[in-house]
Amino acid sequence: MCRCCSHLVDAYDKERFAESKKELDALLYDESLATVPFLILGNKIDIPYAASEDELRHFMGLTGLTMGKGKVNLERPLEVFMCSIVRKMGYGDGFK
Ligand SMILES: Nc1nc2c(ncn2[C@@H]2O[C@H](COP(=O)(O)OP(=O)(O)OP(=O)(O)O)[C@@H](O)[C@H]2O)c(=O)[nH]1
Repeated sequence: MCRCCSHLVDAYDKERFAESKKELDALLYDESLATVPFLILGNKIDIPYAASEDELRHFMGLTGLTMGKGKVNLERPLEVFMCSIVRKMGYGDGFK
């Protein structure tokens, strides 16, 4: 069975980044998930002023932790993908 953890962040709601980071950190530090691939989705990029991918990485404390799309760190596979669920775009590549 394929296991993966996904964490959806509202990229438009910057005031709640800290809360979202706290939730993500709890999962990232959970030993039982230590080798589980993590997909972090930055949602609502159809809204102007939504955070960019770099901003999201920064605020989530992920700068330097992700490998770059297409490269997989087998010890801790983790990547950020920006998406818009209402526009049905972006998340498919992440799950792939
Ligand atoms: N513009 C836009 N709106 C979205 C998108 N995805 C979801 N929404 C809208 O966001 C609203 C609800 O989303 P949230 O408030 O983020 O979800 P929630 O799970 O209720 O919120 P929290 O658990 O409090 O974070 C609904 O009105 C959705 O239509 C998107 O990609 N773009």
